[in-house]
Amino acid sequence: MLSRRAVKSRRAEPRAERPGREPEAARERPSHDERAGASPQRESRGPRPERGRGGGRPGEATRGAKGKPRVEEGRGQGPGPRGKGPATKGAPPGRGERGARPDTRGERGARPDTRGERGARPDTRGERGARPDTRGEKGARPDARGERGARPDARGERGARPDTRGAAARPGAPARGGRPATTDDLTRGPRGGTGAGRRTDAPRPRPVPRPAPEAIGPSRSGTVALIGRPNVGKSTLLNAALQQPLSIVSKTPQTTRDALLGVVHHGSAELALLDTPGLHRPRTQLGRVMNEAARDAARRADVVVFVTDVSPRPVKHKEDGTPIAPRPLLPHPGDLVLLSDLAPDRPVLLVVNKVDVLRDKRHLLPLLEAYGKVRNFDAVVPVSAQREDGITLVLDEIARFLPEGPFRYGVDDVTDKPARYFAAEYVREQILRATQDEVPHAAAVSIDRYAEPRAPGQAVQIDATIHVERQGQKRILIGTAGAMMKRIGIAARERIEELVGGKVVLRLWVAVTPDWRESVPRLEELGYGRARGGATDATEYMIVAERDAEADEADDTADDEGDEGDEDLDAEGEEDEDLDEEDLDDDDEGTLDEDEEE
Ligand SMILES: Nc1nc2c(ncn2[C@@H]2O[C@H](COP(=O)(O)OP(=O)(O)OP(=O)(O)O)[C@@H](O)[C@H]2O)c(=O)[nH]1
Repeated sequence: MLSRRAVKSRRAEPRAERPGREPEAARERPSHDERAGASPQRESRGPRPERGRGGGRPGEATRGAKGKPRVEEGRGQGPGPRGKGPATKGAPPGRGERGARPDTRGERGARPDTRGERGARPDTRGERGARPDTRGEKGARPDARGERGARPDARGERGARPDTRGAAARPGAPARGGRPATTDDLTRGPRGGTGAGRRTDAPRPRPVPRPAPEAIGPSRSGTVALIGRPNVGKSTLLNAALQQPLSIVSKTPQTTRDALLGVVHHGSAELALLDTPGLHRPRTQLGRVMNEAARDAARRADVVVFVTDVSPRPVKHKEDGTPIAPRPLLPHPGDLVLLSDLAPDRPVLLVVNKVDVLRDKRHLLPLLEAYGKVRNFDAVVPVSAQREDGITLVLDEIARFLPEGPFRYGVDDVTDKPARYFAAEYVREQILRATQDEVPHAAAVSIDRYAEPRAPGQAVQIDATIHVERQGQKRILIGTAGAMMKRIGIAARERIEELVGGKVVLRLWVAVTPDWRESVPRLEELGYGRARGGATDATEYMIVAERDAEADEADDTADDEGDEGDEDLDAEGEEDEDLDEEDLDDDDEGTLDEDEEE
């Protein structure tokens, strides 16, 4: 279980930008990999024993047997020859020095802060007062607000109320207010060891409080599935609710590939939010697995939050080139398909996202009315997840529909996934941002080694392989003289460092794994398609995490044939029977038009 406050257990030394973090915070603790010891996985991967200690040059790029550059972004620790194993396919066995490169870590200070894209977002909570008032829009929306009648307007209460999320609702629970918005794993749960070394006494920045309207009364707890088409902003919504960028976000549709839990304590309610892959018309086995993960989450959820957006359609032109006046906003045809698929027996809330792109907010009302005719939603909330506008109201609404019951997670718990899961995701996130066309969809990341520091001052050591399907994609990913890989590596490493709260050495390889998106065993090796998602109690999540560990070991049994491929990216024509409407987005459909976003 990734915890908000446990990050300190891995702090190896104080960082200038984080006063108050003490070196001893990183206690010696057997790392996950060390605990795994002579795990079959590591043994079977063959001759990689000295990887990371081979005296490689800082930040060096390497050239393998086939003359293809292999690039790592690390510090003075180079991999040895790599052995057999699925993650090593295409990775050259040897390591030829390309020449000493400057220590890329040293470049951190000078380079643009890629975190700024997500992490360093302005405190929009403070902006709330000044923002365009979506409440006004909300007042007019055709939802159940009128029926709620007796409920006091939570927004009116907001200003005066202290942050009582979680702690107040849970007797004996520690206050959450002063904890950093970062996460850590391996301190709880099956992967987490004992939690030894966790420090809670250092001063921490206080997150911006999110007042909750109903901090007294019976506690409520339940699972909430965020469902919708690709790219509507489900992950952004989860991150806004969590107040930290846990889930990866990009303009590329189908960024999210499996259900991701984010635990939010909101007043007297505990929301186990599940970000899910965007439902689409799949053309690959991966697409089917992703859709199933989303459906599974919806089936298990106590409350479904159906997310859509108000992205304007691209302006069309007549034959003579004159633009056709934009039609009024209407429900997306794909939404009609998806909504008809949702079980009628549970609360469904509609969240209309990206209202910030609407210059004229009057366009919103007809859209909300039109959605209201499609289904009798239990609530309708227009939001801008990116600006964190309307998020509190979404949480309020969800909380109302959760069943009464005790909390199932600690107030510091964030998610059930281990840090290595996020290490892979954050590498993939940078690929999504740095590349385009077919590469983002054809890329997957596996973590070959995740070793925690053994002593203060040491870094978490991560070896990861990026799998693509074709040689051409591999070339794109590596870039000229490894420039692309270096860029991806630096940005991903920084993101992971934020997550673990300490130094990270990240080494990346690129492997061609033909047709991995069509192969069930390959998908499982890469972590897709295993049981995950919308479990309804914490125990089940623990079991899922154990399954992860077993699956890591099972990786060893995967065959290692073929290191190159030149297959076509998409197997055309095959469509999911349940979602074969033309109106749904396809796999690999193009990215959001830049014009659609401000
Ligand atoms: N303008 C604007 N853009 C947003 C908002 N929320 C999300 N986006 C952008 O929309 C794109 C998709 O966001 P995601 O959160 O990845 O969407 P998703 O629904 O999780 O996407 P999938 O992973 O494809 O299912 C990103 O470029 C976001 O920055 C918003 O409130 N306003």
